[in-house]
Amino acid sequence: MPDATQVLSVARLSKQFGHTKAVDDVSFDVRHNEIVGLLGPNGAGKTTTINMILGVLEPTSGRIRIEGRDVATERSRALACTNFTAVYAPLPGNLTVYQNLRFFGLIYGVPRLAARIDSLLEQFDLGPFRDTKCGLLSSGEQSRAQLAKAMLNGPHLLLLDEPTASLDPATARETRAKIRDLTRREGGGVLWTSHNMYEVQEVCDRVLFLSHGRILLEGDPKTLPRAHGKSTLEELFITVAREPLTLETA
Ligand SMILES: Nc1ncnc2c1ncn2[C@@H]1O[C@H](COP(=O)(O)OP(=O)(O)OP(=O)(O)O)[C@@H](O)[C@H]1O
Repeated sequence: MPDATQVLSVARLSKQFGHTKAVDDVSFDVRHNEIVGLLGPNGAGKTTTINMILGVLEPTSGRIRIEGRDVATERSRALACTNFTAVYAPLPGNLTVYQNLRFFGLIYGVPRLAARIDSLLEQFDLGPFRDTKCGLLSSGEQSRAQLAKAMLNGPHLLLLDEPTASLDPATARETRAKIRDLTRREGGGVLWTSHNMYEVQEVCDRVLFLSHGRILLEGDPKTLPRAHGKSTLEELFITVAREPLTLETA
């Protein structure tokens, strides 16, 4: 029976590309009202994991449930309450910000769409860019437009692949606060990847460290470093990335 507190449940998930095991027997969950950081060095398997959760990649084995619905067998119902942002999946550049939000809003069947778009344009300071083509926005403005699109359907599960990577420090801080706020207010769960350990410590309730497709560590980013004899999350991250076996056997 799925746990009602879990919005995402991943069980024994693996993905093999030829000889590469990109994701290797990974299990974890994300609860309502929780922001979980998915950390790991380049090539650790974070994006592959996210793409399997989004139903873009088919797992080699394992099961993914969103709100108790199996992504393999109840794909559209599972994904109706999900959304995501990723720099490698930009909004169509020949449509304006408004047209993009309207297009995706219609796809998601968002009720009272015009009012929802107005509210998101305001929340993400996109009013001045309403009629600007997305292809002409700066990378920071595009990130905000993507986040507005990701909030359209009031997702229960939000997958954010490096959502602040191209934002200046002030906008990144505001964006983190906004996402935290929306998560608390709307009660959804968030899976957040980032290479910025300061950000992770500030925003995540729990982190998972992936290395070579496997989860090596899991815990509260504020207490995890000390538990492993490190003073900062960054120091712990570097150790996990360089010497995963040391920690595995510690
Ligand atoms: N379509 C593919 N075909 C073959 N190998 C792939 C494919 N996609 C990913 N890989 C490999 O799977 C592994 C995990 O890649 P993935 O993109 O999930 O890592 P990541 O943790 O997101 O890395 P980064 O931090 O650099 O974005 C890497 O070794 C990568 O080369």
